[in-house]
Amino acid sequence: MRILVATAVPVERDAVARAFTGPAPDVDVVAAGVGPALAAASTATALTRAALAGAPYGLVVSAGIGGGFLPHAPVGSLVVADEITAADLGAETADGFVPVTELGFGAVTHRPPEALVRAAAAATGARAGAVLTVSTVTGTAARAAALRERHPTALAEAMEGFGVAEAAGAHGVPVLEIRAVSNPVGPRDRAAWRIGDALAALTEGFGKLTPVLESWRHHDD
Ligand SMILES: O=C(O)c1cccc(C(=O)CC[C@H]2O[C@@H](n3cnc4c(=O)[nH]cnc43)[C@H](O)[C@@H]2O)c1
Repeated sequence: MRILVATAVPVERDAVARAFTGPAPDVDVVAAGVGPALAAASTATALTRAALAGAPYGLVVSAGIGGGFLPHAPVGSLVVADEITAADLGAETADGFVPVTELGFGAVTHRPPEALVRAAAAATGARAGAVLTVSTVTGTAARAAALRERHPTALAEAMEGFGVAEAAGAHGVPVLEIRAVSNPVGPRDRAAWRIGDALAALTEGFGKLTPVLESWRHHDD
């Protein structure tokens, strides 16, 4: 089974690719762009190309760095999504945020296969929980608290997972999301982002994930 790993930027792509040194599963790692729209377009293009070439992907993984909700997901830790949720896809009303699903449209959540999430978490030491997809990086304590209140199981936020998952869903391919925490979700302090530590955690995590991806080939969960 072929696997597509979609990161946002080239440094994340290279951090993932560094994990596949020895005999690796049949994995392509691409930098699909920042934000849900470009991530969805790039992922859908890669999936379509592979299908037309007669070598379709059987799993898509959204991967990269992300913000972690403290104290549950500290900087340097790994999070695997048991739920990939678009946290700002909806309407602001006088009574608060309303997701598009309550307006009668589309979807706001994709759920990766449970057995794969369990296996990935066990192999890598990642915590499993919701990973939120946002178009705007959270920059205040109030916004972080509002997100956690709306999504009590949220461990992390990033900007691509839902877009990647929408593309995978359109192709009938399962999706997984793994994030290495580079910064806390909360008041903006860009200088404090530990991007190097998070990229190292991403490489280590994918090294431990390789046997899980290998065995997932034979799985039909
Ligand atoms: O400095 C900024 O304000 C800023 C605004 C937009 C994007 C960035 C990035 O560096 C994006 C890189 C990549 O990192 C993921 N990421 C990392 N931490 C977070 C976060 O706390 N909230 C959301 N996304 C985060 C994201 O997936 C981006 O692709 C910087």
